[in-house]
Amino acid sequence: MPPLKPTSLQRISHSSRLILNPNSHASFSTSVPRWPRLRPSARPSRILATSNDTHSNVLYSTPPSSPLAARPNRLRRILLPTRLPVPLLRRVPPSSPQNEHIPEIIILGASNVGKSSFLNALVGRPGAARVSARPGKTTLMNAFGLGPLPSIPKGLVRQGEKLPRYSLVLVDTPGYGFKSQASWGDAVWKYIKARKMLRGAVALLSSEKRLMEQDKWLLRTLAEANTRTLVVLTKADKGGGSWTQRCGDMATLVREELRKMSRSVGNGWEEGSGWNPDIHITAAGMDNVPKLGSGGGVGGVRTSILEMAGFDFDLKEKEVKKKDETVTYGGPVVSFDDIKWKTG
Ligand SMILES: Nc1nc2c(ncn2[C@@H]2O[C@H](COP(=O)(O)OP(=O)(O)OP(=O)(O)O)[C@@H](O)[C@H]2O)c(=O)[nH]1
Ligand SMILES: [Mg+2]
Repeated sequence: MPPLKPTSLQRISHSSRLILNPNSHASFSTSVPRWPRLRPSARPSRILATSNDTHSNVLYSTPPSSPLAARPNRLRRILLPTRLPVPLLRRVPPSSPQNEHIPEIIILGASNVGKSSFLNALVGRPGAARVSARPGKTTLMNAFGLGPLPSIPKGLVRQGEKLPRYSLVLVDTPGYGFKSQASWGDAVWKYIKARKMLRGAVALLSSEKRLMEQDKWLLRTLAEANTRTLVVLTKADKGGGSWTQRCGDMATLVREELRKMSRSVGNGWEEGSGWNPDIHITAAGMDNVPKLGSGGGVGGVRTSILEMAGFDFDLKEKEVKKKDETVTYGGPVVSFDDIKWKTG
């Protein structure tokens, strides 16, 4: 990441509006995906996920029925970090505190790919972010604070500084493509470029579609910004045929793309350090996928996200046993309440 200016935290409420600049950043308004607009609600779908196909390095997370995954996460709607060098919001209090401590993870993807559903599954609150079958539902970046009160090493806290009440921030975003607006992309892009505490991006791709040019553009943008990236496929339950085959093929294709991008940007955004070679697969109907049995979860995805955010967690005693009859993910699972700040 380039050196970043400290930026303010600002509340983004549903009444807030991004300032729309029709002539926004050239890279958004021309060959680039438009970013979306939204309309409300449908019942949020569950995102499940799960299992670890060790051969293809495709991960599926653990079932929510796991006692670990079922642990309630603390979730708070929080002040949203979005004041950027160029003002993106109007009608927001200018005096909001800066975020200098809390890691932020941004969730990105095309409109309707399932970003808000994914966030809801991740935090275990179906209604946290609004979901709709109609593309363009989410029109603002919405941030959610998670986890316990952080114990920040003393030396890092300035005198009189207001301490955060959560350990991690997840940011839901409007999508690109159908029903999107270029200016939303502009806002998101500025966030990626400028946000001091951004620790990584989750790029959602729909497994029922081909890898779109716009998706490649997103991945390339993250590569060029040198933002750590975790790719997650959604909608594994849609699209027909064998979902393991279909998703596995797509994961392979995505990995090839990512490798190509690593080579072409040449800025250190490499497999492992820049992008996570594990590609997680999720599906809001995965409990109906026979091979996975009933239920599903996002334990594995959550663990990858927490790693990307830079948290320490000791999960040795929390390993979920791999069951023979399924391909359920057998790695560690962590609740957001387990996150601990690195002390070193
Ligand atoms: N079958 C299936 N449907 C899903 C899955 N994830 C989300 N959906 C559905 O896809 C639609 C869009 O979901 P959202 O979570 O609103 O998608 P989004 O990416 O936030 O959309 P925008 O905010 O419009 O960009 C909703 O009808 C969800 O129920 C999935 O994994 N499988
Ligand atoms: Mg949304």
